Order: sequence, then structure tokens, then C-alpha cells
Amino acid sequence: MDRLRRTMMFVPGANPAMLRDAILYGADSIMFDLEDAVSMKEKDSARMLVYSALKTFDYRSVETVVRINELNSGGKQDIEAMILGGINVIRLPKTETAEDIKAVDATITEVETRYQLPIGTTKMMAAIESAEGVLNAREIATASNRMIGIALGAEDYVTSQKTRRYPDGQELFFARNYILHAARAAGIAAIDTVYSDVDNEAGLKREAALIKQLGFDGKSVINPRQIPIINAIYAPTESEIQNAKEVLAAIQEAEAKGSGVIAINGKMVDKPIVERAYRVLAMAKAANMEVE
Ligand SMILES: CC(C)(COP(=O)(O)OP(=O)(O)OC[C@H]1O[C@@H](n2cnc3c(N)ncnc32)[C@H](O)[C@@H]1OP(=O)(O)O)[C@@H](O)C(=O)NCCC(=O)NCCSC(=O)C[C@@](O)(CC(=O)O)C(=O)O
Ligand SMILES: [Mg+2]
Repeated sequence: MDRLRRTMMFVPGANPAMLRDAILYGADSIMFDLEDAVSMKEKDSARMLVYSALKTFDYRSVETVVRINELNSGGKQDIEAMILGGINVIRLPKTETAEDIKAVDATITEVETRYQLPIGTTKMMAAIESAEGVLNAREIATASNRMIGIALGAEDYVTSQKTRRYPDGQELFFARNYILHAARAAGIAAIDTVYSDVDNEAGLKREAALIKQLGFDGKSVINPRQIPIINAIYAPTESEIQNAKEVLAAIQEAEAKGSGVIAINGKMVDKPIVERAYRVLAMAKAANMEVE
């Protein structure tokens, strides 16, 4: 199974205590922010703080991501410092075109070359936060071999669409589905947007259930309290686990008899259903659930 990205937690780059404690909360990816969570006057110090955090703290095997500034507004310096710190993934915000990705890719290549690092070590992802970005999602997703995922940034997106966020999320229906299709067609991760109302647990549960149903890998999060809520939604139910086990046992029996298809309780079981069963069991293991 691909790397789990149920939760990608934004950590404001100018907050030393949050940088230090970010590993404690169980996020699948830790995303240091040098962009909108950092005021203009703190940009340089935040860059230095995140660099020092990467060099000092042990983030173990948790994926480290950094959200950089625009290339000509400090983004080039962000990229160099983060690569030297050993970041795994550079996230470009407000991505509108494939050319935006290619420009960041070229800057990363230039830094990797200068410091004699293997070209391609640093991965990339893009946040899509406008109508133009959504319509170009397919080209953005495939603009570089470094790309591991694309994400929706809904707060900026709804503002550009002249609306706001509503509880049922109808205003995000097209963007979510288009981004998801672009990611799946490119074979990379699809990450849903933040849920900004941190004290509204019921609302987050509803939104996490919706994006899981659509097929997203997970969500960006802004607060540690959101992590267990999303993980619980993404954890398979006991009956899903039981069904997955039955599917795998049945298909093994069928294959032993030379057949690739079988019925369980009147429902056909073939290759895609077997693939889903494996995924359910992998998700259960990731959630530390009992799986024989
Ligand atoms: C929301 C709130 C103020 C709530 O504060 P509260 O005080 O109620 O938090 P509490 O729950 O009480 O905190 C309990 C303990 O956890 C610690 N703790 C909290 N948050 C932590 C964290 N993030 N990382 C590590 N540690 C954390 C805290 O320090 C405390 O530690 P301790 O004192 O030791 O107990 C706080 O969370 C926070 O600032 N969040 C980050 C906000 C942020 O990054 N925004 C920018 C990214 S979105 C964006 O830009 C939009 C976007 O671009 C998105 C897209 O593109 O996807 C688009 O367009 O949509
Ligand atoms: Mg944004």
C-alpha cells in the first residue's frame, strides 16, 4: 500500500514550541508552514526556525512537508534552507499552472545539484486554491516526476469563487472531484482541505466521512485534536474487516481451483474487490486494529 496520508498537520513555522511538539500527536505527515501562518516580518526567522527544527528534532519516519512562499517572495530561500534541513516534500501553495510546478522543480534541481544530492530526492506536492488551479489540476499533477500529491486549499478557493464554506460542502463539490480525478489519473495522493472550525467535532466528522467516501487519502489539519477524529473515520469497521478476510479466503480457494471469480453470499468477488480487501486490511493494521 502507498504511504498513509490520512492527516497532514500544518505547524506554523514561527512557533518554536509547536515545531518541537509536532511529533507527539500522531499525524501521518507534519507540514511546516512558511506561508500564510507566518507574518511578513517573521518570514526569515520562521525559515531559520524550521531549518533548525529539522536538524535538531527527531521526526522519526513521519513524512516532513514544508509549505513554501512564492518563488519570488522568499520561496527560493525557503527551498534551499529546507533541502539543507533534509525535508521530504515541498508543497507549493496557490498553484495555478504546470509552469508553476516546473519552476519549483527547476529550483529544487539546481539546489540538489549545487549540494551534490541525488537529483529527485526532494519530492513535491501542490495546493490548488483557485478556479484556474482546479481547471489545470491534471497538468499540475503530472508536471514533475517529484509530485507525490495534490491538495485542495478551500479557504482561498471559496474566496476566489465569491462564496464561503457551508456545512454541507456543496460549494467544493466540483473542485474536490476534479482534483481527486486528476490525482488518481496521475497515480498520486489526493489530500482534502483543512476544516477550520476546530471546536466543531461533529462538523469535522461529517466532512471526513464525505471525503473518505469520495476516495481522498486524507485531509490537511490545523490542530492536533483533529487527528484522532479523522483516523477513527478512516479506520475500517469490524464488519469491513470481516468481509475483507472472507473475500481473501474465498479468492484463494477459487484460485486454487483455477478460477479468478467467485460469489460470496450472492455477491461477485473478483480482482478489484480483492484489491479493496487488501486495502481494508492495510488500513486496519495502520489503525493498530486486530488483523490476523
Ligand atoms: C487553530 C489554532 C489557533 C487553535 O488553537 P488552540 O489554542 O485552540 O489549540 P489547542 O487545541 O488548545 O492546542 C492544544 C495544544 O496543541 C498545540 N497545537 C495546536 N495547534 C497546533 C499545530 N497546528 N501544530 C502543533 N501544535 C499545535 C498547542 O500549542 C497546545 O500545546 P500545549 O500548550 O503544549 O498544550 C491552532 O491550532 C493553530 O494555530 N493551528 C495552526 C493554524 C495554521 O497553521 N493555519 C495555516 C494553515 S491553513 C491555511 O492556510 C488555509 C489554506 O491555505 C489551507 C490549505 O491550503 O489546505 C486554505 O486556503 O484553505
Ligand atoms: Mg490557502
